[in-house]
Amino acid sequence: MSIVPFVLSGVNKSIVTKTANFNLNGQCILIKNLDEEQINNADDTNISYDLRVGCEYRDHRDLNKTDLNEDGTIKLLPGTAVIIETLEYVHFPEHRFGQILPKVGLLQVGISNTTSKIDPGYNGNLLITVFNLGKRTEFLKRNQKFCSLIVQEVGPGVRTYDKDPKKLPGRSKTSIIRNLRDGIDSNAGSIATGALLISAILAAFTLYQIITG
Ligand SMILES: O=c1ccn([C@H]2C[C@H](O)[C@@H](COP(=O)(O)OP(=O)(O)OP(=O)(O)O)O2)c(=O)[nH]1
Repeated sequence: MSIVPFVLSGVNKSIVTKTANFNLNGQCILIKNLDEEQINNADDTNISYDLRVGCEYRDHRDLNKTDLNEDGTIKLLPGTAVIIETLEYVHFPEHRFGQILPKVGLLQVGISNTTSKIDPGYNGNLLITVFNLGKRTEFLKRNQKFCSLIVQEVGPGVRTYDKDPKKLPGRSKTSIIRNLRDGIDSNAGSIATGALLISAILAAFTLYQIITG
């Protein structure tokens, strides 16, 4: 099984960007919202393509998704995870299989996704789970490259993925609630210390009252 480079034209063409040019039995993946600059940049390898942060995500602590506007950011507190919808929309033909890998630059600041796969036939945006495994709060911006896609050839006898694409559930939640909860989570240590201090003061006061009758 060999890796398929990302090529937009010529005999080795492997990507199309319009639904009308896609063929489920063909050799080309459909990628809508493609960042052509990445592929045409002669200084960069075309063996992988970096997927970018799209317009919605869901914090693991929430039931509902959050919208991201054009200059929006995702705040990743240490130890938390978010599910991010990719800006790119993909349709994989029968004989192509994808793998999603982390980016080294983000790993260096503690941000990682685990390896996952895209089945032949999958048709939709991708939902990628990203973890902040580091000790510092990190941010991901809308349109930022945050994980890498590689594509492999698939042999004969394949059965395609015919289910609905992955979608983030629910209505978008307000940023006020999100900011409040982030504040509580990131100050959890101080809040616990404060509570302990108040308990100690109350205990000392009760003891004083008992002693002094
Ligand atoms: O990080 C990922 C990996 C995969 N997919 C898409 C493409 C893949 O073809 C499809 C199914 O992936 P998988 O088989 O891992 O999902 P599952 O949880 O087993 O669900 P199901 O197969 O029932 O959809 O989900 C994503 O959106 N994000």
